Amino acid sequence: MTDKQLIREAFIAREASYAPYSKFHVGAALLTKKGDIYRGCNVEIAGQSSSNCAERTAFFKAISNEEKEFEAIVIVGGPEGTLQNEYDYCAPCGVCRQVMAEFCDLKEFRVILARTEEDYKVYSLEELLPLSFARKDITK
Ligand SMILES: O=c1ccn([C@H]2C[C@H](O)[C@@H](CO)O2)c(=O)[nH]1
Ligand SMILES: [Zn+2]
Repeated sequence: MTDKQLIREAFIAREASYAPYSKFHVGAALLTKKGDIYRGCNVEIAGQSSSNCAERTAFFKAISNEEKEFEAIVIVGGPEGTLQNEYDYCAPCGVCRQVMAEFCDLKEFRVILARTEEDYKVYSLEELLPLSFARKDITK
């Protein structure tokens, strides 16, 4: 699985975005260590606190399927109607970073923010969530 293929999956995931309130459409593609891909989109609910980000949708689908080991996630997002490369990199919110820290290795897990299949940036989870509080701090 190449980064490029995973980015393509994230753009497909974005097509399912349900975002009637923000009209900001996000897609994520989560790659497991086994090589499976879980797609996720953002889902908005009128009572806004019930909404879910694309990244968490992908993680919760994977966890529900008994997946426990993750390699990377691609995130793509932008206002409805925008195509690849018309919008900036879409970074994960704080809640999603915390969810990633629950299930992923801080140094090894790759978070890929893509604008197109060629234009993307790669971060470690540690870079995005420094000084984290996670499982490791509770279960020594
Ligand atoms: O990384 C991000 C950033 C935002 N959103 C969603 C949440 C909300 O539905 C919309 C606007 O914030 O975009 C995501 O799914 N992932
Ligand atoms: Zn989020």
